[in-house]
Amino acid sequence: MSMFELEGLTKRFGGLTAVDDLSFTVDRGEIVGLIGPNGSGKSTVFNCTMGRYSVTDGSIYFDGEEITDDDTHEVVERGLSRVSQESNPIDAMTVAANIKLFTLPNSVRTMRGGGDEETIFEYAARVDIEDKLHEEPGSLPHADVRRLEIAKALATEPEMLLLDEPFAGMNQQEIDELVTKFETFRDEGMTMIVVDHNMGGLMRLVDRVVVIHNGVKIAEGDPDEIAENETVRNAYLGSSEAM
Ligand SMILES: Nc1ncnc2c1ncn2[C@@H]1O[C@H](COP(=O)(O)OP(=O)(O)OP(=O)(O)O)[C@@H](O)[C@H]1O
Repeated sequence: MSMFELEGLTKRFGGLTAVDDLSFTVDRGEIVGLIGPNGSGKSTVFNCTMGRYSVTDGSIYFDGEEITDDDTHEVVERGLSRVSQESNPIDAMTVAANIKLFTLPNSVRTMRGGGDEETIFEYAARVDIEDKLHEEPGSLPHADVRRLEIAKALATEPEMLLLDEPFAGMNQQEIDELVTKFETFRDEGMTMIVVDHNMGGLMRLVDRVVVIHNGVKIAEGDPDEIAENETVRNAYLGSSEAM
């Protein structure tokens, strides 16, 4: 049985169909890349999954149960967490306090309630910001703010992570380090969907790629197959973005 499944997911905004009858599955422990040119519907898939957008048609399943149109907190409590494209830490609070906030509402999974110092240290250490716990996010470099967003997601104790453009704004060394982190997460049993515009950071990381264009799935396969796929190449050429 798949860990995650979209079955005919459709999302319309008025006359615009942002996601059109999209189906794919993700197995437990798999890393799937969801790619497509600008505006192809990638973030909308995540927003529907996390209960931020209501679904127009179709179904979403996680761990064998339907989660279509569940509230965000219900989805998180089931073990799904998302790292958004935008970072939104609370600048007036320390890194530790920002992480701690995310251990509170979903602590039913851990029964720890509130996350003690040691627990918060562990979440931070998983993305190498354990020495920044007493700093405020505004004083951190971009890559550390992004790492904080991942630590916040980890603090909800997810079984599956949705990562929206995790490599954006990072230099090559930072991307390489993050790829290694995600590989460690996978070795520990985490399932992931990673969204990106291009194949760059994803190529080495993902087991499988789903490509969408104008909300429609145009290809699915391993990274090598996708890199060679004519339809995918044409979709990117048409959007003037590099693959
Ligand atoms: N809340 C919304 N209201 C109206 N239209 C929206 C909304 N959210 C997304 N859209 C539209 O849906 C389409 C898909 O957008 P989406 O952000 O999902 O694409 P994307 O693949 O994530 O793009 P990008 O790579 O630029 O982040 C776009 O045409 C976008 O303008």
